[in-house]
Amino acid sequence: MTDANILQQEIALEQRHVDIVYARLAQLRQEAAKAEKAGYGLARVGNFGALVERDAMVFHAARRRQALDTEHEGLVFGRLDLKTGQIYHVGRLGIRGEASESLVIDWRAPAAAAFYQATAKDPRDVVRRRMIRSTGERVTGIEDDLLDPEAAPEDMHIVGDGALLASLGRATGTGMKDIVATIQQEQDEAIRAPSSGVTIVSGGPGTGKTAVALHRAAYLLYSDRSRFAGGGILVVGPSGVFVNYIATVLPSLGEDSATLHSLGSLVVGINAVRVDPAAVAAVKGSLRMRTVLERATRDAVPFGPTELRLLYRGTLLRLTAEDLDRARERALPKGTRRNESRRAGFDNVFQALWTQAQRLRVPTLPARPDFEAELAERDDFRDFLRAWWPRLRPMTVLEWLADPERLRRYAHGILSNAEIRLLRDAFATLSTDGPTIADVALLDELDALLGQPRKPQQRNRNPFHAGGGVQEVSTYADRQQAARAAATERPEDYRDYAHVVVDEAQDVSPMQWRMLGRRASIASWTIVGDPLQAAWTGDPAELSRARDQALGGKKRHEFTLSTNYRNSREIFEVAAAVIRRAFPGEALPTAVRSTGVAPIERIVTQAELPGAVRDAVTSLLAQVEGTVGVITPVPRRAEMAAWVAGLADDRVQVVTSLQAKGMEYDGVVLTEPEDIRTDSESGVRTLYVALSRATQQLITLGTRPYH
Ligand SMILES: Nc1ncnc2c1ncn2[C@@H]1O[C@H](COP(=O)(O)OP(=O)(O)OP(=O)(O)O)[C@@H](O)[C@H]1O
Repeated sequence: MTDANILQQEIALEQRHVDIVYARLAQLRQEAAKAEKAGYGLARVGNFGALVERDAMVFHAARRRQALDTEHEGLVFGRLDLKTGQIYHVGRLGIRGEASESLVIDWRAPAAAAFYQATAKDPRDVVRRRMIRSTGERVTGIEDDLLDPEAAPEDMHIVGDGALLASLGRATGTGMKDIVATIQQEQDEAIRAPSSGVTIVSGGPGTGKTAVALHRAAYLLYSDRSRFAGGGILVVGPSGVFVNYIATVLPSLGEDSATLHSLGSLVVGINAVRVDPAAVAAVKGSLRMRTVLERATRDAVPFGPTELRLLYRGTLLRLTAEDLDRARERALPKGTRRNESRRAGFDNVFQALWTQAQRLRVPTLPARPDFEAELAERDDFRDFLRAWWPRLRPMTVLEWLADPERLRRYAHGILSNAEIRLLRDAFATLSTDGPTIADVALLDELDALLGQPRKPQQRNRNPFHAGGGVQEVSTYADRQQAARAAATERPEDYRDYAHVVVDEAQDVSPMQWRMLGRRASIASWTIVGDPLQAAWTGDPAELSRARDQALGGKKRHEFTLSTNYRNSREIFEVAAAVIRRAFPGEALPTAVRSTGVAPIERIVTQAELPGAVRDAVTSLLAQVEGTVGVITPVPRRAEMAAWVAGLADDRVQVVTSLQAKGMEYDGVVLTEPEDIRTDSESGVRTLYVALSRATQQLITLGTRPYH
């Protein structure tokens, strides 16, 4: 038999199994729909018990139907032939046949680990590992690894066509794709790392850190569902653009219970997208801001009353500005929170008035409780208290920093004059333009400093909330149901996550680590990042202190990824040269794929730039199948977006060099790279990020060279 014939024969063999799996899936779908209908039928019985039963049935059945209805591209993608003669098929979800036999095992099940971890050196009882490629329900390709030749039976065929490299060369859509079928050994180790403590994954551009972080979230949900779906998994990325890009990965793995946020949207009701210049972000992100903000929360409100005058039973009672300041300060000893100390502040005012009334011998002065009650009923007095000690919102207090005199007072002895000037200019537009991403951590800090008297909340447990230990298809719907049920129980400002995933962690500032830490007091962590891509220009010692504090003493597991799967070798060489020049001796990943297409660098005049950018985008759109990214210096995004307006809007995205973090495009047009490099101390690292976004083609266009 020729090799081609053998391949066709093996494809046909796998197709037969895949057909059985899809037939079983259809059957399960039908059963779920039937169960749902039967549940509705119970409503007619009419008694209370039946109604509860109906609710439970409909709830479970509807969830299960929904899960089974999800399109499963490449549902079965692997097969293991073991030394024992056993055969396992590996897929996106576990499915059992009618006799409870395993048709597919979930990629996260322990038995599937060998699919990713077995090597020729350590075959783990695997004789042959097979990767199965499909389009819809049709098997289109096979790639085998013979791991243990001595154990292979005579009639075992080994076929292959480079499935991993084929999958890497594919066109990129607008959202990130999952990598379940091709997870590599070093990635798998990080994905399956112990669920407790802190898992730290580092590696250069394109090494799969984001992919690993998301697959790890899916793995944790599988391995301990009650803990992680119940408590919740929070995934945090640097920007809204990035969060949109990764949002499809977990649902494609059948998981939709994780909460995704950008650093600008972690505080309820806020979705900040504005970015501060690096020097401003370094001040706003510094731990020194805690003292500045703390002082603000203890200050008198702007335009508040500066004295209190009350005519009481014919006597004028009067508290001066100093009396009022003293009453406020006494109510706020260190560690107390402004919004929670209102009562203490009011008591101090009553006390000062009472002492004065006694001293002035107010005629017919009643006992103290009646004196207080009488005052408390007076509108003018109540208006005074409300104006003097209003309930403060974080945004209100942050806006106080836009007043140069207040800012100078709060920052005195803490920030340098130059830093104060930077903040003054940055906060001047706060009330008109809204907060920047860095401001969100300040708002969260203020929220903690101000405190919020909350009504005790009753946890409303869902009676259908499933427990843990979920396995395979009969419970696939249950795990979605469990996750959704848990998510609906959470209040809007939920903070007790069971696991927090931080992507692009190198860009998290000290104040942002505090914000994350507040949401993770009982959580385990997965932290992925690359120090060589960091935008942070502030104090590195402060940064590691804040990070250590957020992570607490939890045990750390560290992993390093070393292969760049994104860039062609030709593109990564260009990016690597830039970073090597600035940081010689740093370890960089190895790009595995060569396209033979060298990146293009063009220098043009100012006048030619708009036309050149448009031409470059047009040419890339014709050459690559997927997306084209235009990466611009931060201040020039809007201007350059106008240059390419109308060109294939569904395939072209214009982002700043900072928004490009974590992103990936088939073709990239990078504009004015030298402006990006010289923008700040971290400019060269940001340029490294921008140069390493393309999978296939890169064009740099500028009015001056960037070398
Ligand atoms: N094992 C793999 N199989 C197939 N594709 C992979 C694999 N690992 C990574 N990739 C692909 O490589 C690309 C880069 O992955 P990812 O974005 O996770 O890298 P990263 O380390 O987070 O990069 P960066 O630091 O540059 O943001 C993605 O398209 C991802 O799907």
